Amino acid sequence: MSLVRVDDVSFGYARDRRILDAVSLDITAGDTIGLVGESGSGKTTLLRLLLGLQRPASGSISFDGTPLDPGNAAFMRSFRRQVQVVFQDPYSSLDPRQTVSSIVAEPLRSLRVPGDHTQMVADALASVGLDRDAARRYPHQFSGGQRQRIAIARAIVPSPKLLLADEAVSALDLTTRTRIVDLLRRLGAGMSLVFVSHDIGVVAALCRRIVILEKGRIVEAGETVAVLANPQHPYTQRLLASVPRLKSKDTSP
Ligand SMILES: Nc1ncnc2c1ncn2[C@@H]1O[C@H](COP(=O)(O)OP(=O)(O)OP(=O)(O)O)[C@@H](O)[C@H]1O
Repeated sequence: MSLVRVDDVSFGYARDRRILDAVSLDITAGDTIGLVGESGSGKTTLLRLLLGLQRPASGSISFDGTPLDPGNAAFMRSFRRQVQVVFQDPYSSLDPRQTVSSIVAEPLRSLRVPGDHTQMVADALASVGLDRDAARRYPHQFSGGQRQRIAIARAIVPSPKLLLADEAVSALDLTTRTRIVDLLRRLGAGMSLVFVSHDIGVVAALCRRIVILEKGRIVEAGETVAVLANPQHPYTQRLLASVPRLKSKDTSP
């Protein structure tokens, strides 16, 4: 069964301008999906709908078989725990006045997750490769790559079923980017992942499936290897033609 089902969803921030147009997408448990498209094609907007931050103008989104509905408070609380997000900028996404431990524990507090929060934070930091000492320090004491590890720890600490990543490695240098992609690949074993990126090389390294968005419409979707080897839609062909060199394991920009 689908973990998330996006069914014929359209959306616009203003009535007269459609940003997403008849988008349908199934995300199964453990799936890794790369969402690719030019700037302004609606990738972040689709993530906002998947997070329940925006509602479709038409169509529906369901999670574990239940439609997202702000009126269903108990379901939305559980949904907020199950779907977490990592944003692009590791410098602005972490509160500089809080210790790492407090930052990573934030979803546990706000979602009122039962259990030993100190232990859960330590486990999350360990799974992203940061030692226990990191918990007592502040974000400015870490590099960009380490900060993104902290942001990933914060996202995985409530054990979500779906992790959304919006250009989560774009701000990092190449070596750090490769390490974070490896980390996401490892963590992805227990979660579904939707990974927004301009970088088709990173998507090729990380995502089993790829979805190509053009002006709010899905123009092509399928197994990443198959789509990259034999793109059918002219827009996909143009996107791939603009990538100078692409090998299946290459994570360079
Ligand atoms: N809060 C908003 N209010 C009005 N329009 C918005 C808002 N957020 C985004 N848009 C518009 O929606 C369109 C899609 O934006 P979106 O951020 O989803 O694209 P994107 O594919 O993620 O782009 P990028 O790769 O540059 O991040 C753009 O034309 C943008 O100007």
